[in-house]
Amino acid sequence: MTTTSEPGTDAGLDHFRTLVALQQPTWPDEAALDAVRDRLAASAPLVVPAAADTLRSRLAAAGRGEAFLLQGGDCAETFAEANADRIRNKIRTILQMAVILTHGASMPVVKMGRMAGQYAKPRSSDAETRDGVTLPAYRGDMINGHAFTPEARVPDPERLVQAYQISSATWNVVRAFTTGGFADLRQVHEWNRGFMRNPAYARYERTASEIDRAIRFMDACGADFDALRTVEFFVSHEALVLDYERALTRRDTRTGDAYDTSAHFLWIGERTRQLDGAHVDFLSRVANPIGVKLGPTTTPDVALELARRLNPDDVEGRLTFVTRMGAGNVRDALPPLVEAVSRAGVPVTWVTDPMHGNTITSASGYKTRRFDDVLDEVRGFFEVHRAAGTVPGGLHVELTGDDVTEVLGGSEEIDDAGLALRYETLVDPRLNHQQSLEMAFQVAEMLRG
Ligand SMILES: O=C[C@H](O)[C@H](O)COP(=O)(O)O
Ligand SMILES: C=C(OP(=O)(O)O)C(=O)O
Repeated sequence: MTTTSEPGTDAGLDHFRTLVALQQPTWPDEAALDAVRDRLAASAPLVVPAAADTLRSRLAAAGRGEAFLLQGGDCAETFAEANADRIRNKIRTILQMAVILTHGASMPVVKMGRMAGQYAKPRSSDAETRDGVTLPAYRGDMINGHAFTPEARVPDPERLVQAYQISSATWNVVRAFTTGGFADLRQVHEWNRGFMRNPAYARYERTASEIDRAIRFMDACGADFDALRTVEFFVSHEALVLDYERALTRRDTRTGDAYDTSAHFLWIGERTRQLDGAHVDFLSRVANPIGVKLGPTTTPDVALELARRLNPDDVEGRLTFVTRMGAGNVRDALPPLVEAVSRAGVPVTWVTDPMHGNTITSASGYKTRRFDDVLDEVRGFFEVHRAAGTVPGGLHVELTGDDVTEVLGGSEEIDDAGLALRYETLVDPRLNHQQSLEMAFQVAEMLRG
């Protein structure tokens, strides 16, 4: 065991408490929160430091153009859907996408879920009004309930413990699916062949048959497919609720370094990345690989200062910038950041999140995104990096393995009226299973350049 639990205080790790932390719940009962923090601090870690270190080296490879990151999962996981079927569908989707991308990139794909902890959401407004009734906004299952009742919307610290327990159970299932026969390359390839049977996807035929031939070639050469039954998989979430993240932070007995053991990778959201804010301070003090979301208003100076604070020793793989500019902005807003970071010579792994800058409200009132905009942002991301001579290192997407109707378009042409059929997300719209695979085929083509 390489970690120690850490009840009590630690001047460095607790410094964030003296700073402004945006988007935190207003817990009604401080004593109840303290009791929960103590329980979490005494709990077993979800991930161990050595695995976070492994991920850092994988992300360093992605930053150098020797690997490609695929990070995907729900906008907001829910406790109710943390069941084996839903988890399996998500894992299956990510594995299918990864095979397609591996072929396109001719490089290893680092697989990471927005899973096993993605239970807290930053919101634009603290309140929600329906039919003249105003209640606190839903902030994710880690904080309050989605039901539109005064009782459900009160933040409840017991939910932090539930989030930990359900994350632990989810991670257990994820490990089972990624290390057993489920992840077998031949099996994943069969699923992709099933997807290709739908004539709607005929445009991907060439890539699909190239993958097919590559696998038959490997087989003919006597490749050890049994060795490919296990895949390396990592979990991540937005480090939003600092009481939760702090309580799960432990010192590694090997080095004395602090690790946030709630996930391998944590990111700071666009709404909480203030240079002097609590989130930047807290994550600057943990050794996990970390990310920061950068929206279109980010200036080169801010990006450089974030890099300085979060990665003062210029460790490769430590810092990922997840850009989410919007399709209409990416070609103008991204180049100054990429050029400044490149000129300064600081190591950053660049990843595109083509979801969050492309949110619109449909005529029928649904919060949605256009599949074409999502793809266009990815295309812009590749164009900018290729023009600058820098590395497009990965893709961060909100997706589900289920057949929901939340994003407009795709070959199945979900339209405004179609959104109502299976709109299930509690916050932001996700690509469904088919749209996720289509995206992988298109990004594979972009990777081949
Ligand atoms: O996922 C991102 C944010 O939490 C989300 O876009 C906020 O949504 P809101 O504007 O509906 O609060
Ligand atoms: C809130 C999120 O994104 P952003 O911080 O980029 O808005 C998210 O990824 O869930």
